[in-house]
Amino acid sequence: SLPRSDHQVVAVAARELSRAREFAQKHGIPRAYGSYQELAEDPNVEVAYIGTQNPQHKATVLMCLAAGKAVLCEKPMGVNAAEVREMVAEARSRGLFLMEGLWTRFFPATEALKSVLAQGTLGDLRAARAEMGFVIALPRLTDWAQAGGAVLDLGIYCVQFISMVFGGQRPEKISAVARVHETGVDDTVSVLLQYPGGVQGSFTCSISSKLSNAASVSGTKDRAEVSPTWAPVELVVNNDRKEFPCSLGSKEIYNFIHSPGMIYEAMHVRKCLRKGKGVEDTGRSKPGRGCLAARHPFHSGSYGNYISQDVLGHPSAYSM
Ligand SMILES: NC(=O)C1=CN([C@@H]2O[C@H](COP(=O)(O)OP(=O)(O)OC[C@H]3O[C@@H](n4cnc5c(N)ncnc54)[C@H](OP(=O)(O)O)[C@@H]3O)[C@@H](O)[C@H]2O)C=CC1
Ligand SMILES: O=C1OC[C@@H](O)[C@@H](O)[C@@H]1O
Repeated sequence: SLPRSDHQVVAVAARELSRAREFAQKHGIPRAYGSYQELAEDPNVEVAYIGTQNPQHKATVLMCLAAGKAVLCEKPMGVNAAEVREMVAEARSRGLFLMEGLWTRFFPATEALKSVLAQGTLGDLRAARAEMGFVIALPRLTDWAQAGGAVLDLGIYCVQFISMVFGGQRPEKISAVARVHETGVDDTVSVLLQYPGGVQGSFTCSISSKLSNAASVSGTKDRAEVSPTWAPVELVVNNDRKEFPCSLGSKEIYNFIHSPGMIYEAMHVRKCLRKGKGVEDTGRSKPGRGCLAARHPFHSGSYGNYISQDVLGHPSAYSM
């Protein structure tokens, strides 16, 4: 979907060469590999996009960093804070770019919301609310061994929205309640986040029930809402509704809605690499090739532990 002068998919890898070849043929990709290692070692690959399942993210990210690649890893980048810290440390030590694929951040509707917030249209912010839930029949979601569960797969979109509208502040207190799936993963979770000055964030995520799938922020003057939470194509401020269509003329049939919106994060990665600067992680930017770990409280560990402690009654194997 993007100009070939800017982006080219030059290789694809799978654990089975036949599947990689089939995918490469279908999408006109020049090279197919039967292992991720071979792709990581391909000198024509500048950026590795990692779309394995959650438990394989870390190993594949480290493999590609070791091969000197910039890395865009699907969300959640790690299944807990320790994994994320290890990947960020590795990227920093090698001066390489690393980004978590929270594609939501780069949608035009999100950019429009950010300018509404910057202009102070809503007044002093008081509360943010996000919901993401649907009945999803994806085996990986109810499988503990695949780091399934609502919070890691869907809650991450809610947390990143709340963190974004509150400028990346860390909440002072978190509490959570949950319904636990028979497989032991979190099925439906509601979380309260208390920010300084009595400002509040709350979200509900569910892999077994349909929720509003909208995210909103309210202030002393007005309220703004984007939907759907994870791939926003609509922004409503007061009664003013703006659409940001994302079909982009693509004729592809995708597994997940608004998937053409993946181009926005790809464009962001290219922009960062061309600027050659480390993108703010803790609010500073550094000259030279740095790394971005799309940092938000979710991966700070304390919140994840709170949530998993509250939700599952014990620090789960994959508590964030
Ligand atoms: N940003 C977004 O909108 C979306 C993001 N995601 C994220 O993308 C990632 C992949 O999700 P999805 O594509 O639904 O997952 P799938 O269940 O389709 O698995 C993706 C790939 O993981 C690879 N894989 C590597 N090791 C294993 C293993 N041990 N068991 C099974 N598969 C393995 C397989 O590749 P192969 O066998 O070919 O090597 C498989 O094709 C997840 O992290 C998810 O959170 C998912 C959907 C939407
Ligand atoms: O990130 C994602 O997008 C929406 C849902 O389909 C979810 O399962 C997937 O991981």
